[in-house]
Amino acid sequence: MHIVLIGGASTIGSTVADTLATADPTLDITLVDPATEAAWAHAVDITHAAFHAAGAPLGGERADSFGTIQAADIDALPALDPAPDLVIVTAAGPRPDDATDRDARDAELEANRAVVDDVADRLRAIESVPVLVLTNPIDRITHRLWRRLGWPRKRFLGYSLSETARAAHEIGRQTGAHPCTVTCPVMGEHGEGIVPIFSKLRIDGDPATVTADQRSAVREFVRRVPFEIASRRGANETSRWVTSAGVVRVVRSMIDAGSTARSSTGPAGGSRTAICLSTPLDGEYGFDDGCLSVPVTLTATGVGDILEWELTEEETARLAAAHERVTADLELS
Ligand SMILES: NC(=O)C1=CN([C@@H]2O[C@H](COP(=O)(O)OP(=O)(O)OC[C@H]3O[C@@H](n4cnc5c(N)ncnc54)[C@H](O)[C@@H]3O)[C@@H](O)[C@H]2O)C=CC1
Ligand SMILES: O=C([O-])CC(=O)C(=O)O
Repeated sequence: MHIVLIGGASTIGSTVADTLATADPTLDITLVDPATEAAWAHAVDITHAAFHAAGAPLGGERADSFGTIQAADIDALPALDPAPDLVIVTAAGPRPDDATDRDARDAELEANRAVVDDVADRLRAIESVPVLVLTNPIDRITHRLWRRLGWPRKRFLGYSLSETARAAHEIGRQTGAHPCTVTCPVMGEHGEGIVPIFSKLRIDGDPATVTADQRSAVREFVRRVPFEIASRRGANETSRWVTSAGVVRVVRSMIDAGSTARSSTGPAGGSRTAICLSTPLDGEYGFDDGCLSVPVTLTATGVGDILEWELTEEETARLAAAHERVTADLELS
């Protein structure tokens, strides 16, 4: 699989590239960024990291399957060989001064509209591929990129999976369960309008309930913690570890779905395990426009199915409020 990171010299882009290369040394990874010197430096550094991650030196037979990590000029996109199988967008404008405030993602919108329009102009030069958007605010930026490019909507995914780990952390703290045993999917906006789906809460595989106060505390924690991390570590250091680990999970699901579809015994529709990512909606959950995180199955080419879970009245109302937030002035975003 060849993954191209647009904005690959960014803090988050370079971290994602390193985590991907370490997790799967067979990947080809290309960093594209106007900061060409930094992109080159990250590519060479990650190439050396991949040597250790692979346990090199290796026998020639295994080494032949290894991918390459390189930097490329944005003008070289159409000529990349092999052609990209997945584009990850981490390009962003300079961070606003209040980048550690809770509305920091919204504050990025104005600058990142222009950035994403430029990215769309560049991507038009290649065939349509799945696009995973990390640039904030992801719901609006994914929507804008989709509209600008006009590729099939199921190619577009906005990354919001960190919320699931954050919700599990706080539920674990409240209940005494280990966070790794907690399943609580998070739909809605990647921001204030998150909608943890407590009706699907499972601890160690069993249905579990938490009180209204606990639910409220979980929502607050998930909203607050990324900004607490940024304020303690510095505005240029957002949650890059959880993000890169979550991106690896998304990429693995796409690769697994691709290989299942190719095998003669597996289902053709890709992986049936749903994860919540932001994608353009066309009637799902009653919404005809905008992007929101909803449960999706993945295939090698993007979204397979958008699942329509039965939600409680409260979850439905919160999802409607999230939709209202991400579609306000949609023509401007
Ligand atoms: N969805 C998520 O969970 C997360 C999202 N983010 C978002 O990712 C974005 C990047 O964050 P950082 O890595 O901290 O930013 P950064 O400031 O380190 O890097 C931004 C990069 O974008 C590049 N860039 C600017 N204009 C470009 C263009 N037109 N085409 C290609 N590249 C361009 C810059 O040269 C720079 O390398 C932000 O919007 C941030 O909020 C960050 C962490 C998690
Ligand atoms: O808000 C940020 O800059 C980073 C982000 O989206 C996250 O970690 O969820």
